[in-house]
Amino acid sequence: MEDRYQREINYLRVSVTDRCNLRCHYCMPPQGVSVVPRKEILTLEEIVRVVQASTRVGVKKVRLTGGEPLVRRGITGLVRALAAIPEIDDLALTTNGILLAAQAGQLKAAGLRRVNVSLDTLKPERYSYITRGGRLEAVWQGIERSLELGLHPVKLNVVVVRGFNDDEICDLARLSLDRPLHVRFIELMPFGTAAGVSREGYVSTAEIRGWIEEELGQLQEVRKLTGSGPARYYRLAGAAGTIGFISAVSDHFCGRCNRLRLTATGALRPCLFHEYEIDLKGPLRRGATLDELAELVARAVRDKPGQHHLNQGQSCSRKNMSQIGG
Ligand SMILES: Nc1nc2c(ncn2[C@@H]2O[C@H](COP(=O)(O)OP(=O)(O)OP(=O)(O)O)[C@@H](O)[C@H]2O)c(=O)[nH]1
Ligand SMILES: C[S@@+](CC[C@H](N)C(=O)[O-])C[C@H]1O[C@@H](n2cnc3c(N)ncnc32)[C@H](O)[C@@H]1O
Ligand code: SF4
Ligand code: SF4
Repeated sequence: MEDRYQREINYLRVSVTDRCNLRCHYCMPPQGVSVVPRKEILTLEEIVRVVQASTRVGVKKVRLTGGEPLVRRGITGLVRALAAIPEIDDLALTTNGILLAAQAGQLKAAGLRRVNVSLDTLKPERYSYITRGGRLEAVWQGIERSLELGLHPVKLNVVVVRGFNDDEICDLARLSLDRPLHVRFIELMPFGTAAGVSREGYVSTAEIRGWIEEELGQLQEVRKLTGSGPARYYRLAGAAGTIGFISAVSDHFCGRCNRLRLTATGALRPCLFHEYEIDLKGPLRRGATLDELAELVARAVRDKPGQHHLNQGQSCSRKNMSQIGG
């Protein structure tokens, strides 16, 4: 369905949990965010119902995220149920990769098409620092397993933070040379916990791209790579994979935004940077029909804001990515 800015909204990002097994500095405070009581979180059946309803207003692509989606019990069953909805033609997952090696086989068998894995550094001690305790080796095992299983395209998400991983940009970009890995550099966004870090830590796409081209040569634009998100893709000469840029701050992609978010607590959020949400959990638990739920999804599409205004002084989102469904 089209919104009032003539954007086709066909992508639903579903946060299946607000919990996480890591505590990345730019995403969560050390103690984690306050844990929502379990009964406030949508059940897997409720999530399936919302996705079914959203297909009635044109949703075709679903991404499971969080928090960390692989800590949610029953995630494989959820994937199986969503893969069985005929209107859904792309079912993907964004994960920190820690539990991926163990679960990738069953997820693939259940119908998961592909994975995006977050990886900000190639140095084990640094990884442990930024994630407050994560083990890089486990993430690599997850990436290798995903490649073996053909969860293609396997994309890597690198949030670039000045003074933390800006010295590794070219090494990370080189990962795209020999294998079909799609390395995406993401501009740091000023969310709750990241609001402080983002002032000094933010690096623009232009700067990142400059470093890569200076050391590794010209990037050629790639027209199409499976996906529904905001990245623009390029290739280094002769590379098996690609390099992508997600320029959320410097060159926002709101004009081609195609998505809604479903938070773990059952709210539909039309825009990442606007606090406005429509509650679906109440109606779900009062027995709303699929048509009634679809009407609420349509309202979220109609009410979708045109863009964020971070560059014109819009204040940061008070919530963290993990709470909204990053
Ligand atoms: N500002 C903004 N940033 C977004 C939005 N959606 C995704 N992002 C950013 O893009 C990053 C990568 O998102 P992913 O979860 O990997 O998914 P994607 O890039 O949409 O997925 P595909 O292109 O379908 O592979 C997120 O971590 C955010 O930093 C959005 O709606 N607005
Ligand atoms: C919130 S996480 C949820 C899924 C999973 N836990 C993971 O880390 O991939 C989704 C993505 O959001 C990104 N992210 C978190 N905080 C961010 C911020 N302040 N700016 C830009 N990206 C951010 C993460 O790096 C990750 O790639
Ligand atoms: S970025 Fe992902 S892995 Fe890191 S704390 Fe946030 S939700 Fe957890
Ligand atoms: S900031 Fe809002 S309108 Fe812009 S791309 Fe993100 S969700 Fe879409």
